[in-house]
Amino acid sequence: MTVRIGVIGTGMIGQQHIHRLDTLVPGAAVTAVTDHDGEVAARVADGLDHDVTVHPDGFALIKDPEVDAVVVTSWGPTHAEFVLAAIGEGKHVFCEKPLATTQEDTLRIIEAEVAHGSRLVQVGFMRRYDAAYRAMKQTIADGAIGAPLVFYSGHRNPDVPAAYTREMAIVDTAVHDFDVARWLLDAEITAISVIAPRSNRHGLGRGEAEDLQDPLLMTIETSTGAVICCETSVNIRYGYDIRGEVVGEDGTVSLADRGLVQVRTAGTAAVGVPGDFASRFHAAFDVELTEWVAEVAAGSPLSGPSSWDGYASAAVCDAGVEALQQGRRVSVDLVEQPALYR
Ligand SMILES: NC(=O)C1=CN([C@@H]2O[C@H](COP(=O)(O)OP(=O)(O)OC[C@H]3O[C@@H](n4cnc5c(N)ncnc54)[C@H](O)[C@@H]3O)[C@@H](O)[C@H]2O)C=CC1
Ligand SMILES: O=C1[C@@H](O)[C@H](O)[C@@H](O)[C@H](O)[C@H]1O
Repeated sequence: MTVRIGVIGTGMIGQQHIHRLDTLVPGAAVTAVTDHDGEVAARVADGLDHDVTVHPDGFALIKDPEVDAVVVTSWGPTHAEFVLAAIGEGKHVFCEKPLATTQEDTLRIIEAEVAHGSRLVQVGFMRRYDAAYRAMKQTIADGAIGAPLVFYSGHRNPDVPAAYTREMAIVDTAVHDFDVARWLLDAEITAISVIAPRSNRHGLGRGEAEDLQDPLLMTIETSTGAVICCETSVNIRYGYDIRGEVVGEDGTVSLADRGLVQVRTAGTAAVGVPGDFASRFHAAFDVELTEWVAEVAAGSPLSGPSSWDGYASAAVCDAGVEALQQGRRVSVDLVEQPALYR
């Protein structure tokens, strides 16, 4: 069976996902698109080698009988309404991060999905599909390093757009580290503290855009007692560098450097660093959408990041923003987890 997919939001990542769904993912076909900017949606549709319906808005796309499942790649604040509408139609929905920009909206989504009675929502936390993170999780599960004690997570972007605000280092960037830490350590996050070292000059004097506090260092406590130490550096210029090391009782496991080769010359050994998220995680995105489409097609239970994961990460983001603004440790208190997500 081919899963006919409608994509809401044909901007940067929307176009990347349309390309992979249409050309790489077995059993998927993009049959409908929409964008707030109708011209962009029409252009993207024209670029495909088959007919695609261009809808006036996301709600019309969700109701389209030629759409079996929905991909949401519009701006974060619009995600919740589309996810809720898809659940209302009983359709699967893959939503890029964040699931919603408020905890209240993530809870509304959980309530709607629980009322539906089975999982329909998957959140785009693609690191769970990255081969290196998967090998790291397997190493921990095999007991090779003993019980995990500390997870160092470094999230470095070469630069960020003018629209990037101070809080986005937490809600837009570190949200990936929160999710992957919960998944790797099989734990919930219980508290967060944030400190801002001296600021990188590249985050200051950005014209109309506000000054950034960059980098940020976060100390994050978890339900197992393991502690996460997360660094975001979003103006580091040298590349898109994702660092990760879990320290266990008997050893450590870390993400290896990414280059295909290492060059040794003139007294140095050098390895390439990716330039952006798309080159670092392209394979993870491919696997993420391939597994999602396969599960939707088979009607089997979804195994990817759930609405609960979207809610838990949103709760950590809220606590992190409060910790940054108030300069104190803030606890994360989650609601009781519904049975659907256990
Ligand atoms: N998993 C990851 O590593 C990444 C995830 N993202 C997430 O993907 C989402 C989109 O990000 P980008 O593609 O970078 O943004 P973008 O600005 O390039 O594209 C978003 C598109 O959504 C459209 N849009 C906005 N509101 C809409 C609405 N109500 N209905 C229909 N279309 C609407 C915009 O016109 C725009 O074309 C964000 O939530 C972002 O956080 C983005 C980059 C990487
Ligand atoms: O999700 C992403 C972007 O939205 C975000 O702005 C970047 O900081 C992340 O590295 C990227 O993975």
